[in-house]
Amino acid sequence: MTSEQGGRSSRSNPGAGNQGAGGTRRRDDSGRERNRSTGRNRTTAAPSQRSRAADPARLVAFEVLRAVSSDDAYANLVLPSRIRHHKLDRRDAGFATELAYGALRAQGTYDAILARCVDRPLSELDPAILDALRIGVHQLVAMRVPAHAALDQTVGLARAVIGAGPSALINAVLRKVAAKELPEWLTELTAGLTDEVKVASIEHSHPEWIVRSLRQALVAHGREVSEITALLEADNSAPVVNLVALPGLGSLDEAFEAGFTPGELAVDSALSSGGDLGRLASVREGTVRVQDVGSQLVARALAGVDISSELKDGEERWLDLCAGPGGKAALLGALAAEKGAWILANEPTPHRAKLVEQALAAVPEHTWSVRTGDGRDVGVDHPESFDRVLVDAPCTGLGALRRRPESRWRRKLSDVTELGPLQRELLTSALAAVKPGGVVAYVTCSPHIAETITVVEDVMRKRADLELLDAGAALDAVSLTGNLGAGNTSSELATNKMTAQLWPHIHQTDAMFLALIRKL
Ligand SMILES: C[S@@+](CC[C@H](N)C(=O)[O-])C[C@H]1O[C@@H](n2cnc3c(N)ncnc32)[C@H](O)[C@@H]1O
Repeated sequence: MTSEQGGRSSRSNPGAGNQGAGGTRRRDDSGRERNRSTGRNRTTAAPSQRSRAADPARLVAFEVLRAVSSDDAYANLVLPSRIRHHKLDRRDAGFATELAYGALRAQGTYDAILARCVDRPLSELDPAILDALRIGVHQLVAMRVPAHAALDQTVGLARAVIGAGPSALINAVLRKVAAKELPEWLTELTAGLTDEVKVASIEHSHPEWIVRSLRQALVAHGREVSEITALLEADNSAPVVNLVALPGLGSLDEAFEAGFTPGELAVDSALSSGGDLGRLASVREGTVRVQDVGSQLVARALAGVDISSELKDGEERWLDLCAGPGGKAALLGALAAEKGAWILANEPTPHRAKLVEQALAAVPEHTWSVRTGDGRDVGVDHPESFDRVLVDAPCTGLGALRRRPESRWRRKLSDVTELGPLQRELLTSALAAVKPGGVVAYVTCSPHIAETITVVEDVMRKRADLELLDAGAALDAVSLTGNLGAGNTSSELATNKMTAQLWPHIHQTDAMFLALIRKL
């Protein structure tokens, strides 16, 4: 909640998570920041007298929303190129980022508000008009943009890029939206609802099936279902940038000089909520990499786990079965190099396999090799060949919603079902490729139990030569705190007890799942 809205309700704002530069100060009609304290003025000018030009920062946000809704684009890929194209300065880039990401994340809530203000189903609106409205709503309810500026600038944008007719409609609708504050809207939208999932879905802008899945995952991992609010809020906030210095190869000194702070969970990690990464030579060289701390921890847990003593003679062979684009492969490669081990990084998609090679470029060449192929064949092609195997399985990514503002609306429950057979086949292939006594780490950046515990249970149920290691303890052993609480010891189910789940609202990481399976 912004201070402009202070003193109103403390109900969280689903779109207010990513406060860029423009989100922390007032901006005037032209999109420039001002420190002057203005009230929540309603515009008095008629639409025809208002701005006819599109403010570049709002135009960028609008173009991002259009690319996402009409071309299935990824916001995090489109945004930087639109910012460059329109030559936004740092401040306007911050405003555009906040506007685009905020409007995308909070789309569920905003569409529910808009549905009350438009005299026809939203599906009958021109999609460009709907995107302009979403941008307008975000400014009105989640940013410190005075109402008159939000209205004037959004109508100006619509007039410039859609046309005069729609701009009148947009003006009329946004005036209705502006008549109430967000808490009033939420109260109105949830009045009479008794289903907690529906209420959370509206208040925190997540599809109902995702709210249901996350509640189920919390409970399966022995956590309180009441944590769902904190988890959904964490999904709606912008993640800080996490760095890792590749062990033996990189140093964080330069990052610390640039304002990064030491990470509290993983060794050789650093955090920052801002800063220009491009300025860091170590990042350009690839010896320091951007990587979520959860990903760092699961890779380190696999590298650190004790394997049986017969395997310890000679060089260990490691396998990263689903390596693209190579984040964990780079960290594992550096750890392998330190331990005198060698790693094969496998990825079926040629352009992603190239990214894996680039990620590994900073690691001594004799330590790694990249295979471009289907991971399901590796178990047959290389039976009982590896000491440690990572299966970072293709998944729905429901644990990384903070990073991908549009993905919650794009993902479907059917994706979970569709990915299930592939996840099982990849884990089965990994178990064929690992040597007896060796360990397979099954990892997902989704906490959905159909992608995590159920996959592990299904694959293990069919065989007697596998045992689960304590993944929570393995994470603790490589963490700086030694007490992450990611293990599920309070769970009543045996499989759940031995697996581990990191959470954005507790660990400030992506919701990474880890199971460690030893082949006997
Ligand atoms: C979650 S991502 C892996 C992320 C990677 N480990 C990292 O840290 O950068 C899953 C990867 O699995 C790959 N994949 C999809 N189908 C696969 C298959 N049949 N065999 C192996 N990998 C596959 C995808 O292309 C994707 O790059």
